[in-house]
Amino acid sequence: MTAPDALLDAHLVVQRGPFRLDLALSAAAGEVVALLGPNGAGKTTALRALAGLLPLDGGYIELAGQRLDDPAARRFLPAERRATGVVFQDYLLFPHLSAVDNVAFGPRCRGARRRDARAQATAWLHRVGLAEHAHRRPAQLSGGQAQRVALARALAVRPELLLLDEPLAALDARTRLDTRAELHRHLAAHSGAALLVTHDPLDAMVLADRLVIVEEGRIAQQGDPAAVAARPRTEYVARLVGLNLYRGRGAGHAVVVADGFAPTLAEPLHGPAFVAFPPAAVALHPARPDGVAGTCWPATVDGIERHGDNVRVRLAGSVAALADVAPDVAAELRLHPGLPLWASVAPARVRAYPAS
Ligand SMILES: Nc1ncnc2c1ncn2[C@@H]1O[C@H](COP(=O)(O)OP(=O)(O)OP(=O)(O)O)[C@@H](O)[C@H]1O
Repeated sequence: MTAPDALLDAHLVVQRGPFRLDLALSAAAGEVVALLGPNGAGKTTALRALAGLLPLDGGYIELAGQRLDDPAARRFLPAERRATGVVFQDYLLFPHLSAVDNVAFGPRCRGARRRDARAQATAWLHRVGLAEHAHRRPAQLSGGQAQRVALARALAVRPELLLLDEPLAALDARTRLDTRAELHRHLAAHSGAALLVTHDPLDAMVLADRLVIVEEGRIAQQGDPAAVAARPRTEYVARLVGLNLYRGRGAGHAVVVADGFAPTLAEPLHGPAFVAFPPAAVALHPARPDGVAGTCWPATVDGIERHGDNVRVRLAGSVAALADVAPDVAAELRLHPGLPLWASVAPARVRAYPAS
C-alpha cells in the first residue's frame, strides 16, 4: 500500500537465477526505512535496483513523481541521473582522490562547476565534522572518518532518496556507537527519504522510523520498531527481538500451542494465533511443577551458554524454547545437554495475538 504522501513509491521485481525479489516499498519525505533480513533475503538487490545499478525485471520505481525504472514502458534512468545518494558498505571512496574531491565528485557529475562543487564538498565535510581532513586520501582516514566522507559524498548530491548499505558494518564497536549517533543526527536533518539496509537490529531500531523485514525476496513483516518488536510474526523477527515464538490456535481464553501447553489469556482469541514470550519468563524444574497447568511442558536441554549475567538454555522437545536462568539455578539443576526436565512460563509474560 502506498501512502498518499510517499516520496518513493516502488514495486521492485528482480529475477536473479532462481531468486526472485518481489517487494512493494514506499517512503515519505523525512522518513527512514530500514530493510532488515537474513543473508540472501534480497536487501542489497533492492538497494541496487533503487540506485539504478540493477534494472528491474518487473514493477516500477517512482521517486518524487519521476519514473526511474519501468520495464513495461522501456524506461530506465541510469544511476548518475537519479536523485539518489548511496553509502556503500565498504564506502567505495576513490583511493586516489582527497576527501574533498571524493565528495565533490557527485556534484561535478551532475554538472556543477569545479569551484562550486569543491565549495559544496567543503561545506558537507564541515557538516560531518571533517573539515580539517579535507585533503587527506581515504587511506589516511580512520574507518569512522571514511564513513563520514562516504555519507558527505552521498548527501552532497542533495538526494531525494538516500540509500545506505550496512553503513556501520565495517566499524569497530566503539566507533560504531559514535557513528550511529552521528548518523542519526544526519538522517534527522535529511529532508528526503532514506533507506537503510542492515543486518543489525540495533541499527534498525535506533535509526529507522519503520522496519521492513525481508525474507526470501518478500516482505515478511513491517511496522514501526516498537510494534515489530512487540509482535513478531516470523521466526527470524522473533530471534532478532529475543523472543520465543510459536504458532497456536486461539480457543477462547486459551491458546493451544502443543499438547498440554495452552496458556490462558485475559482477552479471548479465536483462530490462528502467535504466542510469544521472553527467555527470562521461562523457569526450569527437575520434575513436573504443581499449579502451572497449561503453561508447563517437558523438555530436554539441548545447549547451554553464557548470556550476560545469566545462563541461556536451549530446550528441545515439543515446545522448543530458549530459557534464561540465573547461574545458581543452573548449578542447582546440574544443567547439561541431554538432561530431561520441565519448563514453565509465567502466564503474565505470555503475549498472544492473531496470526492472520
Ligand atoms: N550477481 C548475482 N547473480 C545471481 N544471483 C545473485 C547475484 N547477487 C545476488 N544473487 C542472489 O540474489 C539473492 C539475494 O541476494 P542479496 O545480496 O540481495 O541478499 P541480501 O539480503 O543483501 O544478503 P546479505 O545480507 O547476505 O548481503 C541471493 O539468493 C543471491 O544468491
